[in-house]
Formats: sequence, C-alpha cells, structure tokens
Amino acid sequence: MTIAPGQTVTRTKIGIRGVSKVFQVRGADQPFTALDRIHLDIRGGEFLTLVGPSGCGKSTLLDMIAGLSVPSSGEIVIDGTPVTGPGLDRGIVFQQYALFPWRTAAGNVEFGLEALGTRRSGKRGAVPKKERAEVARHYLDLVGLSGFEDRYPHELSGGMRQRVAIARSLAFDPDVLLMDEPFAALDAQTRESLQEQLLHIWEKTGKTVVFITHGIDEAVYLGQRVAVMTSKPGRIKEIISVEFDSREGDLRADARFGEYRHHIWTLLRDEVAAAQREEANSVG
Ligand SMILES: Nc1ncnc2c1ncn2[C@@H]1O[C@H](COP(=O)(O)OP(=O)(O)OP(=O)(O)O)[C@@H](O)[C@H]1O
Repeated sequence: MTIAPGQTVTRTKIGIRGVSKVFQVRGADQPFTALDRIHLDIRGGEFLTLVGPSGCGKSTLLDMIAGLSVPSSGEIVIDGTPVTGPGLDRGIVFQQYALFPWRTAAGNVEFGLEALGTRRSGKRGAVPKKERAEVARHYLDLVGLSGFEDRYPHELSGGMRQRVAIARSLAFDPDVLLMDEPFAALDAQTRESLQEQLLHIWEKTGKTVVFITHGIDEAVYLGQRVAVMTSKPGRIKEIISVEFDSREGDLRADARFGEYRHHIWTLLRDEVAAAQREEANSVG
C-alpha cells in the first residue's frame, strides 16, 4: 500500500506543549501525577500510534486532546488554537462500540448530525433528513457496510459494530480521528482486516489519526510514527519513525517490521516491568 504524496504534510496539527495531568486520589495523601510534561507535535495528515504500559496515561492524553478533560498544566493546541472542550473537528472511537441499540446502523451514524449539523454542508444546526441519510450511506459504504444500513447493532458482528462506530465518527468529517484501542475487543482476523481498512480510509481522507494500542504489531503496522510512553509518570520515552520502502504485500513479514517490533518491545519491557512492580507494591 503506498502512502499518497499529499499526505506527508509537515505542518503541526496537534501541538502538545508541556502537558501534565495530576489527579487528586481519594484517600491518598499525595496527588498522583499521571502525565508529566508531555511534548509532542503531531503533523497534519499523520498517523501516529501511541503505546505504553497499562496505566501510563494514554487514555488521559487522548481525553485531553478530545477536550473531555483539561491539562493540569501545559497546553494542547489544534491548528494553533488552544483546546478548551470537545469539538466537531475531532472524532473519537473507543474500544466499546458505544452504539445505540435501538437505532439501526444508519440511525447511529446519523445521530450526531441530527442535533449538531455538519461542516460538510457548510451550515450549522440540524442537517436535513435526506442529507443525513446520504451522509450515513456514504460513510457506511466507506467502511464496507453497504447493504447493512438497516441492521440493528445486535444483528451485526463485533467488527461490523466497530465499523459503524468509525463511520459515525467520520460522518462529522472531523480533521482529527482519536482512537482508543478501537480494535482491542476483536478477534485477530477481524482486527487485521479493520487495520487494513482503516489505512485505506486514512489514505483516502487524509485525516490526522492518533491511535492508542497495546499491540506492538498494530502500532508498527498502522503508524507512520510510534510514540512509546514511560510508566508512572507517563512521559514520551521515544518516538520511532516507521519507514518502509513500500507498504505493498505482507508488511508483517518484512525484516524491517521485525526490527521495529523488537526495538519497541525492548523499550516497553522495562516500562511494563516497572508498572507491574508498582502495581504489586500498591496492592501489597
Ligand atoms: N479520574 C481519575 N482519578 C484518579 N486517577 C486517575 C483518573 N483517571 C485516570 N487515573 C489514573 O491515571 C493513570 C493513567 O490512566 P489511563 O487510563 O490514562 O492509562 P492508560 O495508559 O490509558 O491505561 P490502559 O492501557 O490500561 O488503558 C492510571 O494510573 C489511572 O489509575
């Protein structure tokens, strides 16, 4: 798979500037520093994957980019403007499908458009019914779900449900897609097929994607860069640029794929051990 030339844009889309997050923990004497002075510039059109031991603060960071929580210090900017809350410029996909069970696939994709309007139409306010249906059909088609518009979530497989969730987040036409382990609950085959599909969508739409995963293979396969985090407090340990001559064929069989995987595995090994020690101490 080749990366479209127009997609390698160097302008910063998301700027994370010295961001820390401190939580007041119930019953604890000291506040807990989850993230410590994170600096990270994510380029427009970039696909960045984020890996790190459990509890290192990946979701906390994503939540702050989404505007669902605020940094204790530092700043996050999008196109140079500080993030002060959620916005239609950012779509979020979580591990849980978070679909409305009483709505069809199309109904789920249309949901947000009913209340919020769309930038595609250049208008604010509710999007007319006909346009909503067209938008839903377009994005369900993009995720390979043509013909499933009228199915309810319980009539779809896990992979299909997650594709509906992706279509729903794309329907706003956000510049940025924030994905928190979106494929973690799926079986290996479905996961690989959705990874491939996501890369196609990314190539086609040129969105900036920030993708959290526990899977080193997934991080290397999807990411143009992989940011590896440390544990407690969460910091950026290293950023690895993943470069392949070509993305055609079985990338995972490429010798360089194995080298990237091994390098990231080595970086994570100490962090995971530290996180486990910490957890054992806090339990004991
Ligand atoms: N509201 C909160 N109050 C107190 N501590 C919190 C709160 N939210 C998160 N934390 C703590 O902050 C740390 C980071 O949590 P976060 O969920 O961001 O980690 P993560 O890297 O996404 O973990 P995982 O990979 O297991 O999903 C954890 O130690 C967590 O317990």
